[in-house]
Amino acid sequence: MLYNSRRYTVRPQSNPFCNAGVISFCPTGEPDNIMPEFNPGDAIEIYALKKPVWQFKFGDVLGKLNIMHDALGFKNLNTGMNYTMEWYELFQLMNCTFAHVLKNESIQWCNQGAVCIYPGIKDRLWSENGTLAKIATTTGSVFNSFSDWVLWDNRTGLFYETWTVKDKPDGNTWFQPFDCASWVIRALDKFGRLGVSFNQSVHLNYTKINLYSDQPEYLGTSAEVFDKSANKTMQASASNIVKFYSKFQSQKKWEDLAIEIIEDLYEIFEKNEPFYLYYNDAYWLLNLTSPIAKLTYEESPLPKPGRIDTIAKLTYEESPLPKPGRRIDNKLYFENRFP
Ligand SMILES: CCCCCCCCCCCCCC(=O)OC[C@@H](O)COP(=O)(O)OC[C@@H](O)CO
Repeated sequence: MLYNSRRYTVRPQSNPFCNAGVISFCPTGEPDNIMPEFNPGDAIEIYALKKPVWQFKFGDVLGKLNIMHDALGFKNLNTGMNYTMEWYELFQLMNCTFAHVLKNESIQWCNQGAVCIYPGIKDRLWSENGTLAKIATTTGSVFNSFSDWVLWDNRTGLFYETWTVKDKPDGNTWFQPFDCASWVIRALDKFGRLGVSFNQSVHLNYTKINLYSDQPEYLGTSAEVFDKSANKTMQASASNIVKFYSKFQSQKKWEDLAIEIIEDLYEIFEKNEPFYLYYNDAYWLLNLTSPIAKLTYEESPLPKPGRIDTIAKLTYEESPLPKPGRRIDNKLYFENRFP
């Protein structure tokens, strides 16, 4: 059984407890990201952008491990306007990967992700340690249809999922990630369905952090698991989940924490303890199997021509959007933060 990140109808307000710490989300996007609308006849170049995760802090260190962040760039050849679009965590990667265990032994997740759009493409930022590659040219009309999809995707795909979970290397996937890379892959798939032809000589690889597990055991939704009046079995699961995430609460610097995380993951495996995965607001028990975890950096080919969307083919995911105007409003993410 393959599990994908669920679609929602309303983005919940982020809890004021949650804090990006390092840098705030989408710092260079305007408070209300303006989703550009191009003239239908404009020529638009599409660029694949990659750079090491946390390059701003560690330069190319994570790039050497192929831990890469992905985005898309757009150049309007008629107006000269350029834009960058990237999807990532509202409160950084660790907050999306491990829950906070609060003083009252409750669990707090800060795991929303969202799209950030801002004018300009910082060529050097992407090209110095990563990729800035033109992959297609399209029209303003196709771009405008794509940006409708971006608005829909941003309203429904809300939670960042760090882990890919498989039964074995190159085996079946239990849980798909929902991260910067999967946003780019979804976005390029959408462009393909809108009829965009890609330069197939460009080969793009994407980072995944894989866990390997036997058949996952479903424990219940977070509400069911942490229901104070739940049965003894459920209460035991809640207690085990709190104990599990307590291992990952260190406030150490990232470089020390990463080592601690890897040590903790190996300890979990050596003691044959379960890994408690949080996915689609539910908990799953994973019995990790060798090789436990593995970083992969594999190609996802650019869409091939021919898979064009027609009304008949639209899936539930692509139901026609309401026309709420063309603004992505960051305030939606941080209701409590902006007046
Ligand atoms: C964390 C637990 C296990 C450690 C293993 C680490 C591997 C993680 C692999 C996931 C790849 C993450 C790709 C992604 O979604 O990146 C998004 C974001 O983290 C990138 O942040 P950034 O600060 O480098 O870039 C954002 C910047 O471009 C904003 O303008």
